Amino acid sequence: MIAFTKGHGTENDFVLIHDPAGSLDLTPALVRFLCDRRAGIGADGVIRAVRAGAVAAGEGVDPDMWFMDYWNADGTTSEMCGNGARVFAAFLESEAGVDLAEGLDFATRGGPRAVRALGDGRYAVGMGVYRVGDASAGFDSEVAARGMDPVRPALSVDMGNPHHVVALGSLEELEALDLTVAPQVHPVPEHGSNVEFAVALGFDDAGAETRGRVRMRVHERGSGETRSCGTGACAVALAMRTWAGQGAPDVWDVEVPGGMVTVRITGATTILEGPAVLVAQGAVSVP
Ligand SMILES: N[C@@H](CCC[C@H](N)C(=O)O)C(=O)O
Repeated sequence: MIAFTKGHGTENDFVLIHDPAGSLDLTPALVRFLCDRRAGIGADGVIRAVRAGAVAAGEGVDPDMWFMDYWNADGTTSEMCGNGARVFAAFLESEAGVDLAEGLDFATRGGPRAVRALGDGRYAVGMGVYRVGDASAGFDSEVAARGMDPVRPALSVDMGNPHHVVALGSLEELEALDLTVAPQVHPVPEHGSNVEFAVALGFDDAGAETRGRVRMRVHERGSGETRSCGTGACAVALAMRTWAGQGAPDVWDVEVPGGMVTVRITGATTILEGPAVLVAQGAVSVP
């Protein structure tokens, strides 16, 4: 039997496993079973909380550090998961008694990250250094998707994991997309990509800071369409700011099908803010 917790961040859902010593043999087949919505528990991905020293967490990583061992539903791994990082934090608070008010540095396949509780069921994740692709022409690639005609220009954004962002002109276009089929990216990314489709909703300068607002949908590498993607929200905010040009806001409220997250662009990095909810605990027997 494997003890698990089920949680989500803006309805991007995960099976979480507390395995500090790394004693579980977490295989692609086991991940696919756990994520199966009919035969297993059901989730967009699996997150194992394991000490860095118990796995190959990378050169020079403090072995006592927590490692967020993230897996997509299809049994592949990813460098980083933004929504997952918030849920991972809530899980460590509840399962391992970690105090998140002071913040926690943790390890991922994409490098070190930091997370802090904001105190209202929300968490802020330091998402690491981003890299926006060649934006000299505004775009550096193309995306084709079912329900979207014709092929559209896209901008690549590296959030530790790969993204391509497409701007659409209306919410009707966004809703018309059929993301049950994976979008095609050209040139074909070597390691695949997460693809975001976004519609700018305008600026809000009523408060102390000007904020941009945008709505997105995403097709995730390894998981299909999900109801939210934290790294994707950061990629969308960065693409929107790039396209909006000089004077564009650094703070973006990003509407996703599962709720809303906020992205703060702070120089070379971003901070992702949003909720994390733990919904169930149990034990699963593996067939
Ligand atoms: N949903 C995640 C991203 C998960 C990884 C992604 N599918 C990939 O393969 O890179 C997020 O919230 O960032």
